[in-house]
Amino acid sequence: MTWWSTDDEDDEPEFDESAVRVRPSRRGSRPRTKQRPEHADAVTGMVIGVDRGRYSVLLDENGPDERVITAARASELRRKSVVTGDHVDLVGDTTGDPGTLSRIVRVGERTTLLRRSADDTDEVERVIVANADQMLIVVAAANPEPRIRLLDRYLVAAFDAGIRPLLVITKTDLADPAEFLRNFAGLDLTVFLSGEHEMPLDEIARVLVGHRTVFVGHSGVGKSTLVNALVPSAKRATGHVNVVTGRGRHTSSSTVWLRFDAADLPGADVPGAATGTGWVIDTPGVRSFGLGHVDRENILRSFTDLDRLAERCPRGCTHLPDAPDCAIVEAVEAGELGETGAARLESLQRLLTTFAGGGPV
Ligand SMILES: Nc1nc2c(ncn2[C@@H]2O[C@H](COP(=O)(O)OP(=O)(O)OP(=O)(O)O)[C@@H](O)[C@H]2O)c(=O)[nH]1
Ligand SMILES: [Zn+2]
Repeated sequence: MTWWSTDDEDDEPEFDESAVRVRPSRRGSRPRTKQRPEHADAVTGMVIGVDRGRYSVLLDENGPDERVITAARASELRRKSVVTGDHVDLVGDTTGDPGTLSRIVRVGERTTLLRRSADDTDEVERVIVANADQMLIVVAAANPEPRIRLLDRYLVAAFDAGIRPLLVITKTDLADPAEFLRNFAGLDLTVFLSGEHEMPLDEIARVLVGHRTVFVGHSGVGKSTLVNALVPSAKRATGHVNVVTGRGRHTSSSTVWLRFDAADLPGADVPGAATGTGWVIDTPGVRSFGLGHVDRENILRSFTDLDRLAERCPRGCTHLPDAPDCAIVEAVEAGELGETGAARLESLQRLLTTFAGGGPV
């Protein structure tokens, strides 16, 4: 089942070998002499765009020779996927001169991996972005109405990916989101309230600096309005190729990397205003967020305090209200987790029941 329209499926499914634990072959690895040279002269960059087998890679970020080059994947990578956000090693012509093509020979280990499946029963995953460390979820206070399950869905995707979620509630001029937000009181979630004439840009800037933040939100919630306010140059770049941001390119990638710079914001010259840069990763092509691939343990792990208690649970405990001798349920009932304990447990149980199917954690 999918939550909203699935009219976006323009991208190819990604089969990612790195997500699969492969047992070493009995016969051992091939002798080193048969392997290709180590490419000691390779340079490292970050993939910021993918378009039909061609990768836009940013080199020397913030350095004197910063440039975006075009690269192809070396055959030795076989079926290992390369996605935006990946740190890659390149050989060949890395000048970025027109007509040149470099070759990606290695993909660096990923710290996080944001994925989705076409729908909740589909275990084939598509990678949205690698190495993002924050997810900024945009939800409107009204028009469209906020939905608990929708926000749950984003939270689960973030927790599963190992990414810190942040929440911006837009259109607070139209409705008061307090009641909606009560459902998430137990979560460790930073919330920003934004209205038509009062966007908290400086506050949001502070959490963006030094991070790679992927923005997600249902159509019409005001995500573009927010992105354009935070990255004013993004607007100007539309319609022509802006090599640093990638915006304006025709690309089949679901993500657009925009460089955020607090200095571009109105009021940047006010003493004490936020300073620094980061990445805003917009997801215009992502309309559905299937969670068929989600690992229940990753959800529990995101609730650090509850996860710790789970060690005392009986084997195969579901941690749901009817679970016998669940250490988490008992601790919350005994008041050991303070006032927010019950709310946190409720959130955890809601996420586990809704998105992680049956079976023990
Ligand atoms: N009242 C009010 N309207 C807003 C606010 N933020 C955005 N809007 C309006 O909401 C509508 C949708 O905003 P967009 O920024 O286009 O929304 P989006 O999330 O990018 O939606 P898509 O472009 O469909 O992905 C526009 O008419 C905006 O002007 C807000 O804080 N208050
Ligand atoms: Zn338990």
